[in-house]
Amino acid sequence: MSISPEEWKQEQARVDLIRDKLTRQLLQLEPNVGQLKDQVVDIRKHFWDEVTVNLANDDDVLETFLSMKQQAEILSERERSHRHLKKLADRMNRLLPTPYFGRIDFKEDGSGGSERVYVGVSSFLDEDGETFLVYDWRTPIASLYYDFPPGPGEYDTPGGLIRGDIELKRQFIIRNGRIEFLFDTGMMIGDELLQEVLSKGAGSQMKTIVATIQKEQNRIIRNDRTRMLIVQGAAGSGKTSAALQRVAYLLYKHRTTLKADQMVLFSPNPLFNSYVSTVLPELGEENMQQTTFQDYLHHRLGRKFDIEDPFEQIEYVLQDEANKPDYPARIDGIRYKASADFLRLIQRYRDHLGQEDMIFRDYRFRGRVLISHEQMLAQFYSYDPSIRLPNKVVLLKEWLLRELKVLEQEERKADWVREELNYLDNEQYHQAYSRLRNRQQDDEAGFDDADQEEELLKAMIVKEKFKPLRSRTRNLRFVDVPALYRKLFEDRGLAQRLADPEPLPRMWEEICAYTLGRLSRSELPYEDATPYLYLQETIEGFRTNTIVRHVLVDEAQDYSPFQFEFLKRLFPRARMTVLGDFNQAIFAHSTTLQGQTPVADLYGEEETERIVLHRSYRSTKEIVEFTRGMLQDGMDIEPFQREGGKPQVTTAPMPADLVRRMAGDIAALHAEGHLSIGIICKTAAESELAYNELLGTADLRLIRKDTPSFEKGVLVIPAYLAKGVEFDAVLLYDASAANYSRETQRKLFYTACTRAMHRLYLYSAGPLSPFVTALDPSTYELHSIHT
Ligand SMILES: Nc1ncnc2c1ncn2[C@@H]1O[C@H](COP(=O)(O)OP(=O)(O)OP(=O)(O)O)[C@@H](O)[C@H]1O
Repeated sequence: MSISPEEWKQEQARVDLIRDKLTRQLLQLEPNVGQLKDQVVDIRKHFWDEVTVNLANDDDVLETFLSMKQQAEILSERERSHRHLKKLADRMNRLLPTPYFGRIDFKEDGSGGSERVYVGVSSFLDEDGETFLVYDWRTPIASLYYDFPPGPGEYDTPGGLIRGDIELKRQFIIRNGRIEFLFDTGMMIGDELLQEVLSKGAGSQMKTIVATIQKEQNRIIRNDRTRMLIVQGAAGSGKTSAALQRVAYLLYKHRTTLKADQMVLFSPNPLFNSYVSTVLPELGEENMQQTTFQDYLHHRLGRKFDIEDPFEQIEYVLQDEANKPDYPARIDGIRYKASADFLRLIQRYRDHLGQEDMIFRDYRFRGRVLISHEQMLAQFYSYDPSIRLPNKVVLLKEWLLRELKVLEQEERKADWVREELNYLDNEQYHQAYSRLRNRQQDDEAGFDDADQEEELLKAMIVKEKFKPLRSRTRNLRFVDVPALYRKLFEDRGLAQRLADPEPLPRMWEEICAYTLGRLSRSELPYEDATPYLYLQETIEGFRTNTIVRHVLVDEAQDYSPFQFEFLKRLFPRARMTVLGDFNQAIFAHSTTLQGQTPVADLYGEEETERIVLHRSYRSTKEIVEFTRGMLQDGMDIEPFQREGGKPQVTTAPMPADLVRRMAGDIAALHAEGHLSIGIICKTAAESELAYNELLGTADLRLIRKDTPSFEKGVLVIPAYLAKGVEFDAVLLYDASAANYSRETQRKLFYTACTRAMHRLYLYSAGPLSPFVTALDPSTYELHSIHT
């Protein structure tokens, strides 16, 4: 709806007024921030000058303590005030160029007039400290802006539901204090603004979407009811964006109780971490913790095993299977080991181990068995059967420590100890002598120094030698977890009984051979790492983190039920937000987020809410129409009405012709202003090849799994590392049938193509992938180069 020049002028005048007020308040505030900072520095520097330290008697100690406490309180009060004012000033500085992006005029039922509510990234109050000149987008009233078109609307407050009428809904684009775009909208968030925002180029970092949050995304952001929120959303539907704004919302809503470091985001890879790391700071919030599941596995098992990472696994899965006799068994194994069936098998194994079959390691000392595994077994199974497995392990640990104490004392009499006495160095003698002196000071009676010294030295020698046994006991290393895990693959009868009533996978024999082979080389395949750790913790007791209150899992389709079960146990006090797209499940195991799944069962029906996003914002209409054709249920995906060229598919008999074509396309894209370009490949090897082929034609960067952050430019990248990110233009390096024809590769192909915002190019030397030839030919343009 058009806005009269007069109204535009009035709105600009208001922007100017708000900026004036911001500047004025900042002028008052900033010197105070500076002063407080100086005071904090000063107090820290002279902390001890103000404290009278006197420890002569109890009263003096108390006085010293009180004076220290007082000084510490002054310091922490100044630090708090400084932090508070600094945050306030930062917020105002952030508002200066763009004070707000939306306005609604809301007439509450039963009230006289309507209120103008201007919505921005944070609230700004007039000098009276009461009048809201700008409302933070996370305030209850601001939800009207996202949830309703003009007309009746309502919002939730702690005091109850407020109903009324939205008389006007206006949107702004304000840059450096100038209104560049202004319109009234009859819809939720007008498509004009979204068009404008989405037509921009992709950057090396994700952007905030607060000005254009869509209603269904707002449901994700503000959902605060259930323990578990599951979001299944099409590629580019804003899952990651919604998750990040959700973090900002929760930090605001629960600002007195929730801190950023109590929230953890599990990301698909470290690159993604850097891609999303600027969103929260842009919104004036601190970043939450970010990690990957692999990091956690590595942290827990990295010292014992050479753990395969998920990218090595996917490389294996994607490579040509012709020369790999293990291939079908491994794929079968990957699926099975990620399944709820295998989880149940391990849980039954835990119950079984409570009754029999535990495996302990002998304690050996100087070539002989000190405590045998049989003794441990007898002790272990002598405990009451009702005691839980990890508690029995703790009891056994305590028993072992007691046994070691007795054995250690006996050992002092052994001949080898006497012999060792001769080899002690001066330092050790000196130590024994001073200990003896100390003892004698405590004990008036006096000693025969020589005998005492010898006894003490012997005790020291044995104690030192028993040290590793004690530490092994404290770390529960007497439980042979690797052997227990191996046993599952060695004892066919046992596995069969534990799996019952579910069947073991068809290729169980081969899976066992493969797994045992890898374990014998101290290698832990990625598919075994979580089950192994789960078994270990189920025996030894689960580690828990009770500080974290919220866990977000992005690209959740790539997590197994096992991993979810694990996260639930690891963070017992946390709520969970799980975001994914089943159509982008690129790993051989995958989790569906639709229907009754192990993920949905994690916290039970009552505690779980599910939201499905159908609309895709990232790609142009043409690209969505092309890519959704690759999926069975693709027609559910709605493109956002943003136009661009149709995807371009080029075939040629010779790869060299395609490389020339690609170089030309990159140059043309640059000329059109598309600076972020992704050349997406299937594997790391293909990426290396593409990089070398195209070297010199553009400013290329090869992205590997250990590349720490994205940079602008032409990136050559394997599809599995491009997960979650986007480019102005995507060039699919090899879309041939030879490269993509297996059904298991469909989702990888789809994921690669859906990374494109504005332009998509596919190249194929020889016949094209059936994923393209099966599409409606009107959804793309085909070019054939003939040489
Ligand atoms: N409401 C919105 N306003 C503006 N831009 C949006 C909105 N929602 C999504 N986008 C944009 O759409 C693109 C895709 O968003 P995002 O990466 O969050 O989607 P996703 O569902 O996580 O995608 P994928 O699963 O394909 O990785 C981003 O550029 C994001 O900024």
